[in-house]
Amino acid sequence: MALDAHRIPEEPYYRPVAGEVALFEAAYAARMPMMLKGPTGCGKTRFIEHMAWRLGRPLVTVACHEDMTASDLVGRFLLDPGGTVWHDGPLTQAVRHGAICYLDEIVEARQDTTVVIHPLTDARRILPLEKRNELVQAHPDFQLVISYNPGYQSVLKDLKESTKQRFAAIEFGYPDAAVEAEIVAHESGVAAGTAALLVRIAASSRNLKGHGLQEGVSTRMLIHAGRLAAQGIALETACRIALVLPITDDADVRDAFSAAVSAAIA
Ligand SMILES: Nc1ncnc2c1ncn2[C@@H]1O[C@H](COP(=O)(O)OP(=O)(O)OP(=O)(O)O)[C@@H](O)[C@H]1O
Repeated sequence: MALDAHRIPEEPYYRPVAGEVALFEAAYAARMPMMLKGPTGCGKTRFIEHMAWRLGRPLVTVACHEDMTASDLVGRFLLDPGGTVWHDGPLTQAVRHGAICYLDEIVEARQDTTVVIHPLTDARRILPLEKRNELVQAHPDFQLVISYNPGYQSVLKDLKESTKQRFAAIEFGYPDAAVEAEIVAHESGVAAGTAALLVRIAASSRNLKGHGLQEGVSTRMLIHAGRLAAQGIALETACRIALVLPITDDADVRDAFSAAVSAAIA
């Protein structure tokens, strides 16, 4: 069956934070285009994997980047021994076969690429394949989902207003300390007490956001630190490798953050 490789066989672990599962189910029932907003590493990708599994839909994920063209999304003619043959791109496959299509970091794509999704996100639900002279009517189960990190936006790199306004949004952030510790413990294998300590360290880095740090330490980084600790690396070293060094190149900020880590662990 088409898109079998995109089916998610087992339940991806996802710890709901604030009713987002029910919200997304309602949005899917209405086939509403959705935007997942939030900082890096806070669970957006894991959430959509979980939801695709829960809804029994294949998931087609595209990591957007600035060299991406509309053809990378919709498809192109390629030369093969029999002549030129059309190959559907990932978006077209999802539209034809009723998958959830997740465009990760859509803001990275050029605006002229982004507009190909417009006719899919209004009542028409069609995808024009201009080069092939075909209008693809979306499968009834198709849904478009994009992710968007508002922290990175600049005047030059932002979604067009006409794109933004086609989506409803669910906001993601760092969960409450107890919930985040539960996630870190589950994903890294450290004990509950260590996970709670890592989350306290993250809180101190999140206070440095805007004072030298562009973003605070993400849940993903805490899981990295936890995994090193679970392998027997001393917690302070694990934090240095997984949290302090990757997040900043500024020596002063690094020292301040290292001091906060040492104080928390002492
Ligand atoms: N609520 C949650 N339930 C389960 N795991 C979570 C949750 N939040 C974060 N995680 C963990 O954090 C990791 C990073 O999350 P994820 O990859 O989904 O981030 P993201 O928001 O998609 O980041 P990016 O914007 O950089 O792609 C996941 O692999 C998962 O282990």
